[in-house]
Order: sequence, then C-alpha cells, then structure tokens
Amino acid sequence: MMTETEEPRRERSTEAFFGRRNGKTLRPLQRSIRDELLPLLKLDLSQAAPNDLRGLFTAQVDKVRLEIGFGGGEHLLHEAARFPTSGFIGVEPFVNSMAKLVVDLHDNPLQNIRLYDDDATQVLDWLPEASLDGIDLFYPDPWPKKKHWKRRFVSQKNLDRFARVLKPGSPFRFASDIDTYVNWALQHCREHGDFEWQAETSADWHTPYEAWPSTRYEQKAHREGRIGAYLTFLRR
Ligand SMILES: C[S@@+](CC[C@H](N)C(=O)[O-])C[C@H]1O[C@@H](n2cnc3c(N)ncnc32)[C@H](O)[C@@H]1O
Repeated sequence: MMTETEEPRRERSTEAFFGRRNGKTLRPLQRSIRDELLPLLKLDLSQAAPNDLRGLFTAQVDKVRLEIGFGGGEHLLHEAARFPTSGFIGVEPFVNSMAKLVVDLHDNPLQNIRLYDDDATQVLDWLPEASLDGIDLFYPDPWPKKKHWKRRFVSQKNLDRFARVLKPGSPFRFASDIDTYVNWALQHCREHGDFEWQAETSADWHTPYEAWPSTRYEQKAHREGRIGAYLTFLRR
C-alpha cells in the first residue's frame, strides 16, 4: 500500500520511457515547492496545443525549443537564461530531477520555461506540425547492451516525430559518450532521410556546442574517461 508521500513507481509508462522514475524521497520543502509550482509550469496535454506555441510562455518569445531528458537541468537553465526571447519546453520523467529544476526555478524565476514530467513522446505527439525551432537530446539513456538497443530514444519512429514537429532547417542536437549510440544516431538519421548531419570534419564530433555548460551526466562520463560526441542534424 502506498503512503501519502510516496510517488507511484513505474518502470515503463509508455513506449519510449523505460527508466526509473523515482530516487530518494523528496525533502518536505522540495516537495511542497514542486507541488505548488509544477502544476503552473506543466503543459496540459488534455487541452489541444495552441497553433502558435509562443502563447505558452509568459515571456514574449519568438522561438520555441524542446529539451528531452534534461536531468539536472544544467543546460536547460543555462540556455533559458542565455536566450530570454526563446521559449523552452523541458521534459523529464525522473521525479527527483524535475523537483530539483522546479526548486531552481523557484529560487531564480524564468518566464520562458514550461515543463512536462513524463515521456517526451507524449509531448511530441501533442505538438503541432512544424512548431519547434530545435530539439536537444543530450546523453539519452545509453542502453549499451545490444539486446536493449531497441529501447534507445533515437528510433525511426521518434525521428518521424522529430521531423513532424521541427520547422524546416531547425536543428536536432544529440550528444552521447557511448560510441555505439553515436553510430546508431548517425545511421538512423541517415536512413531516415529528413535529417542532414552538419559536420565539416570528424573533429567536429568532439567540439561542444557554442557556450556549452556541460551536464551532470557528461561530467561523470569525463571522470570515467569517456568523451562526448556532439552531433547536429538539420531538418531538411
Ligand atoms: C543519462 S540521463 C542524461 C540527463 C541529462 N541530459 C544530462 O546530460 O545530464 C537521461 C535522462 O533522460 C530521461 N529520459 C529517459 N527516457 C525519457 C523519455 N522517454 N522522455 C523524456 N526523458 C527521458 C531520464 O529520466 C534521464 O534523466
């Protein structure tokens, strides 16, 4: 039986989410801030998406970008502060990561962030066609064992979703420290046909994005001796 303070445990909620949703029990203050603020920031997928996504934000924005699986939120917060006239949708199903981000936003409010705390495929299917100016997927769960590769977020089905919601010419940015996932992403994007890889030379793989703040997962990879590859694909 669940107590009042427990979160529902799910290993797999929908087709593309296979990870853990819960870690340590939230501290009472963290929980109360999350409970107060997340409902205000969370996208309501039970309502039709607005045709013009800019209306989702209190800030006046001229672009809208999506970050899938923001983890500690280092990049999402950094980009949202760097581009106050862009709106950012951040998706993260891991309860503790979402609570951390909501507390960060409580302490340092930004008017150009909206959130969603479940599987990003739900948001992708909700968004109107050609409505996004960029999708970031940094260090997605690697699923290194071959028998689990089919769980990887990059798949033909999810690339179809990306292709539907991205405006032509907009970037899908991907980073990973797992060689087989980097090759997997390159191969899937090549086979898909709607994405063009932007790289002048193979050295570009290891050149971080402009003003890259790094992320918690990347720092751990570096400590363990793995370096990231940064790939940018443009929606044709
Ligand atoms: C390895 S972590 C990387 C986090 C962060 N991007 C970083 O670089 O530190 C992958 C994140 O993706 C999230 N995730 C996994 N499946 C997801 C899905 N279907 N939709 C959205 N996020 C997902 C996980 O909860 C996890 O926080």
